[in-house]
Amino acid sequence: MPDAPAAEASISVQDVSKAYFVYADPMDRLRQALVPRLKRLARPLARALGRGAEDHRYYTEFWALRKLGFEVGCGETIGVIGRNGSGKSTLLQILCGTLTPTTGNVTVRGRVAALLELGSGFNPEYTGRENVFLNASVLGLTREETEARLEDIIAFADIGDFIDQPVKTYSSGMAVRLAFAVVAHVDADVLIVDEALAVGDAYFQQKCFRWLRQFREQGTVLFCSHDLGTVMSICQRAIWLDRGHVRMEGPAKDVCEAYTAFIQAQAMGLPETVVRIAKPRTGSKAASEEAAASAEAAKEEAAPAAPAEAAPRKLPPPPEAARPVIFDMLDESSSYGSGDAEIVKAWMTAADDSPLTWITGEEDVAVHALIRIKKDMDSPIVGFHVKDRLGQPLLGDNTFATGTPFPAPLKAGQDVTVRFAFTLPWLATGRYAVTVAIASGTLDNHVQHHWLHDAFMFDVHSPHRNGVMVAVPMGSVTVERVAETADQGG
Ligand SMILES: Nc1ncnc2c1ncn2[C@@H]1O[C@H](COP(=O)(O)OP(=O)(O)OP(=O)(O)O)[C@@H](O)[C@H]1O
Repeated sequence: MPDAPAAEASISVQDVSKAYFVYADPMDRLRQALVPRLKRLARPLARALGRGAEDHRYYTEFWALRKLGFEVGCGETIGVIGRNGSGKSTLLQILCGTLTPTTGNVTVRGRVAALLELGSGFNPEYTGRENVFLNASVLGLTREETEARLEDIIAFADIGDFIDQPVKTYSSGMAVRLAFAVVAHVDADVLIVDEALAVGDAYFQQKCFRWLRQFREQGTVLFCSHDLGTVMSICQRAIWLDRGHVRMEGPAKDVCEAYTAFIQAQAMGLPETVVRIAKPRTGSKAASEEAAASAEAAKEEAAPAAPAEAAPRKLPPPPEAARPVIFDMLDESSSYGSGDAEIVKAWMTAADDSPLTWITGEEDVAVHALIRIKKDMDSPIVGFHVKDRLGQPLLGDNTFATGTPFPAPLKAGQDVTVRFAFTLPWLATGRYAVTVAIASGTLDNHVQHHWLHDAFMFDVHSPHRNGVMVAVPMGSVTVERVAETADQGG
């Protein structure tokens, strides 16, 4: 999984800035359109009278993007995240050519298809079928090419008879279905997706994501979303836009974690100085190489086994005493919080607190955290998450949800240990990271004191080759022949 763009960029954004003109009064727009022209006409007269015709602007400039620069390699999937108003849509529209940058250059190689807003590009008065032709021609398809694909497009959209109704009668979900169906059939090289997919129903979303995952194998995708889980799961890299600037660019997981930390700290009213944004993981080359190797191994091992080859379950090799299965990441991990408590250390052991030497899933384990209280505290909550290599939380719990009392009162200077004992599910082979956090308050309303991303990691070597993230013990599996009925035989 490349962290840097490939040699030939599919999208190149150089020093791009965009200013919108903001008019305080609607009449100012008219004044701005007319007055400078009139002044230009009157300039010879003004010169003859020895007067200067000074320019007056009836607008103020609002810079939505400032000196943006990044590249996206061919075949790369990049996420764009950021708060409302950070400039994401402006950037996407510039990439699609529907907006021109005020300064700077943008190059996009190949055929670009975009899913920006709901049904964007559709004429509401035309039927869905007419809009398919309209949209496909804008995306570079001839009428014959569109005709050849029409049935597939209509089948993909799956909106029934609405295809011959005007688009203005569509629900937002229907419009997005049709827009996606067209985009999926125009042989695009670059796909630009704004939040649009969030609109469809769950079934259609699954269909779109299946298609998107396939598209990524040969095309370039720029995916803009507030759904960080999806960004982490489909994007290799991400860009965090903040007030028109690139605030951070890097592996999707690191950028999303830093952004989450920032958003949560803001919600808690913490000054930015308290938020320690994720450090670049340059110091942990060995660990990241190992993680990459482990991820590759996971991919191979997680491939669904063909039913015919359903091999007997093999037990994993015996533990090698010298080989670590738990990796302390404390020096590497990023964190944020008020600082009123500190997670000094977090680790995992077998249920009897002995070291774990080999993990397959289904063993009884304990996650421990040693916490230093730095300020007297009411209602502390300690919790943990086990996350997969894409940063998606798979399991976890906290002391609030489990109703676990703390020794009271909790005073500054005290240390406490928290221990969560549970049975690990059967996880797919790969490396998992554990986040630990201490807050105080309730689940709905709390102050985060220390959120420690990836406090430690552990490797799982699963004996199960069923291609799923979490396996469960099967109660039973049965196969039965069903009696043939008369009309099935011949
Ligand atoms: N036509 C416009 N005229 C003036 N200001 C605009 C215009 N379009 C956008 N803006 C401003 O530019 C900034 C960036 O807007 P943009 O829509 O690109 O942000 P965004 O990150 O896509 O937001 P969201 O997540 O809410 O869609 C915002 O402050 C917005 O108010």
